[in-house]
Amino acid sequence: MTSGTGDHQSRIEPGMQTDFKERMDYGSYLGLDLLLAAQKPLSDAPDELLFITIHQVQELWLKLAAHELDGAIAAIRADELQPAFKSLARVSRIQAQLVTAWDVLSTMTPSDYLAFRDALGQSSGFQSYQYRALEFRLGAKDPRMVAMHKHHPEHHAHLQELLHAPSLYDEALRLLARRGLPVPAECVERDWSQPHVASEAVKAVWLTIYRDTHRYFDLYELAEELVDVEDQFQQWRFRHMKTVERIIGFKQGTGGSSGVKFLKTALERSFFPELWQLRSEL
Ligand code: HEM
Ligand SMILES: N[C@@H](CC(=O)c1ccccc1NC=O)C(=O)O
Repeated sequence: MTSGTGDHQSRIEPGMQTDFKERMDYGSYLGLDLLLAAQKPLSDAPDELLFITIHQVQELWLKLAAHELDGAIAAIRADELQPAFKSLARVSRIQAQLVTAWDVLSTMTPSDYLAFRDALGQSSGFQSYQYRALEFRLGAKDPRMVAMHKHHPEHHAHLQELLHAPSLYDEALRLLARRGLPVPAECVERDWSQPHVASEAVKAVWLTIYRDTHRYFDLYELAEELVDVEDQFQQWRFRHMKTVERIIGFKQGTGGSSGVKFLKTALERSFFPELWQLRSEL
C-alpha cells in the first residue's frame, strides 16, 4: 500500500486505520449486517425493493421523530422551553425528509406496483405502530387503533401507555395554565385517552399570546413550532394520499379501508385546532 504524501492517486494517509480486526468498526457499530439483510422481497418484481426500502427509511425516521417528541414533551412538562424548541425544530426537519421520500416512491407506476401487490396480503400501513404512536403523541387519540395491534403485545402495551398519557398539545396547554393564562380546568386534568376537543376558551388564550408576542415570546415560539409540525404532518398525509391515488386509484386498501377516500378524511383532522382557527381573527 502506498502512503499518501506525494502520491496523487492514493487517498490513503499514514494515520488511517486499515486493519479493523479486534476493533469496533463502522459496520458493527451501525449494525449494518442486520440492517442490510432486512430487505427481503417476496416476489421477483423489480420495484418491490424500492417499496420495502421506502417503508424502512420512513420507519427509521419515525423512530427518531418519536424520540425527539418524547424529549420535547418531557421538556415542556419541566418548563424547559429551550430544549423543547430544539427537539421540535428537529422533528419538523425529519418530517420534511418523510415528505420528500414520496418523490422517490411516486416513480413507481400502477403496473410496477400491481406486479407484487398480491404478495402483501392483508398487511397495510394501519399496522405501523410507530406511525400510530406518533399520532398519539401529537394528540390524535383513537382506542380502536390500539386494538389493531392486539397480536403484538409489546406494541399494544406501548400504544396503550401513550393513549393514557398527555400529548404534546396537552402539555403545552398545561404550561399555559402554569403561566397564569385562563386555560379551562378540563384541559389541565382530564382523561387523556380522549382526544382534545377544540374550544373557544383555548383559542382565546392563544389569541392573547399572538396579540402580544413581545410579552409571551417563548409561548408564541412554541405555538409556531407546533404549527410547523402539524403543517409537515398534513403534507405527509397529502403526499401519501396523492401517491396512493396515482398508483392504485380508488381501489380498496389491503387493510380493508376504502383507500384514497379514507386517506382524504384524515386531511380534515387537526392536532392543534385552535392554533389554526385563531389566524382568521388576528
Ligand atoms: C404504493 C404505495 C402505497 C400504497 C398504495 C398505500 C396505500 C394505503 C392505503 C390504501 C391505506 C389505507 C389502509 C388500507 O385500507 O390499506 C394506507 C394507510 C397507511 N399507509 Fe400507505 N400506502 C403506500 C405507501 C405507504 C408508505 C411508504 C408508508 C410509510 C410508512 C405508508 C404508511 C401508511 C400508514 C401509516 C397508513 C395508516 C394511515 C392512517 O391510519 O391514517 N404507506 N396506505
Ligand atoms: N395498503 C396498500 C398496501 C400497502 O401500502 C402496504 C402493504 C404492506 C406494508 C406496507 C404498506 N404500506 C402502507 O400502507 C394497498 O392497498 O395496496
